[in-house]
Amino acid sequence: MLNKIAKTEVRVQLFVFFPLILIIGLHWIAPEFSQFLARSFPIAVYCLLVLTISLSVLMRQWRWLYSLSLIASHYIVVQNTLQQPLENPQAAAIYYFLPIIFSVLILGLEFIKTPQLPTRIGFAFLSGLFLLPLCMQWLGLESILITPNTPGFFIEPINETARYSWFFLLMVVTISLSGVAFLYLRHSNNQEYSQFAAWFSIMLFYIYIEQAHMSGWMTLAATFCLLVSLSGQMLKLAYIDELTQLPQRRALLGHLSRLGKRSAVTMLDVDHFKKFNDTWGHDVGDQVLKLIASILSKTRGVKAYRYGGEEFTLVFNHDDPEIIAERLEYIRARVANYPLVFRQSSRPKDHQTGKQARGHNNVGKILHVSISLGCAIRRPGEHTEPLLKRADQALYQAKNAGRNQVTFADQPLARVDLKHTKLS
Ligand SMILES: Nc1nc2c(ncn2[C@@H]2O[C@H](COP(=O)(O)OP(=O)(O)OP(=O)(O)O)[C@@H](O)[C@H]2O)c(=O)[nH]1
Repeated sequence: MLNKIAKTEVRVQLFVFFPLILIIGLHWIAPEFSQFLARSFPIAVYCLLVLTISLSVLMRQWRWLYSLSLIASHYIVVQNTLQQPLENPQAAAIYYFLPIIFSVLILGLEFIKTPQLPTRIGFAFLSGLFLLPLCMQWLGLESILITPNTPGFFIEPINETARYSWFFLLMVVTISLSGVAFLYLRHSNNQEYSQFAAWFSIMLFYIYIEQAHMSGWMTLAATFCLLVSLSGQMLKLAYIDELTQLPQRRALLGHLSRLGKRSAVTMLDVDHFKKFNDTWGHDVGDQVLKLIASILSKTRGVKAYRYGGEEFTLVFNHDDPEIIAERLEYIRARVANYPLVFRQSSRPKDHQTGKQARGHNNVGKILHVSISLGCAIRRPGEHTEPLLKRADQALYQAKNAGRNQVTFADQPLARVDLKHTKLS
């Protein structure tokens, strides 16, 4: 069963469908206006494709580039072959088989590990993706694919106005349902959701092909869906720390610039982390940072950031010393009491350290780490720089006083010892 957090993430990711919903809404509410906008097709569609492709290249987001090039080549084929009555055998062949090839390719991208660029294999993969839909046009498919032996149900239209066959409709419904289930259960990311939204938009084009400018609108929707998730990815790269998934220093500076009058800042540092890394390996050290980040993000009433290295910054939007002290002691004790189990898979990669850790049959051994915290409560009119500096000095005091403790700036050392307290 999915927990509450996962469900919230899924809801946020559904946001990538927004452009598609917006375009459908525009068609419905203001058909004349959408007809007016459609006069800019196909130039507007190509422009958006080029812009989004350029962004994905600049940001080195190859998964987006692969999906976008597929959408671009699909649009080129549609422009070249489907702007004529479907009675034309070549148009009919493209109409029946292009959506199948497109579905296999774009949804296949969700399952495979795509190659990096710029590499030879990456370029080959990209060219293959771009050329495959175009090959359908060049091959003269009507003679190859539609023969007297082709099963009738496969290609026969439902009726005069709806050109899609029952088979096609069944395929769209089946893939949609399994796609949603797949994305939901796998806790997929924004990119995978937007890829699915792009596929869904293109399938809508095939269902409503009789409507004017449908290929332009749905390609526009597909590209916008990917653009939304690409923008989300850009924000994530700029503000979220890859290892801990906490906001990083740039986000902290943004928060500090709009810090309220009543607030407090805490610097947190892992104790003897160098020694810990040297003994148990960098990978285990990374697990410790992840654990601390997870404890911090689950603690109510505090906003946590990864300041850099093994340092974190916590921001309180109030200056009640008792509540702050209670929260910080809770975090300190939670980390100190957390039993980390040393596993073989996470043993040090470095030979010497690895030998040391394995040599004493350490697998299954319970490890503990501790943290020191220095807190500064904002003075009236105090700028953020001196505030951070005072928090840093308080942290320094905590380290000097023996570590594994919380210290407040400008106050005599007051420490609540929770070492033996059992916390849930
Ligand atoms: N595993 C891991 N280690 C990191 C990361 N960032 C920084 N470190 C390590 O953190 C250690 C910090 O060590 P120091 O600043 O010397 O301090 P310390 O050993 O924690 O000692 P005290 O702070 O005085 O208790 C260094 O060995 C860094 O390599 C990271 O992302 N992952």
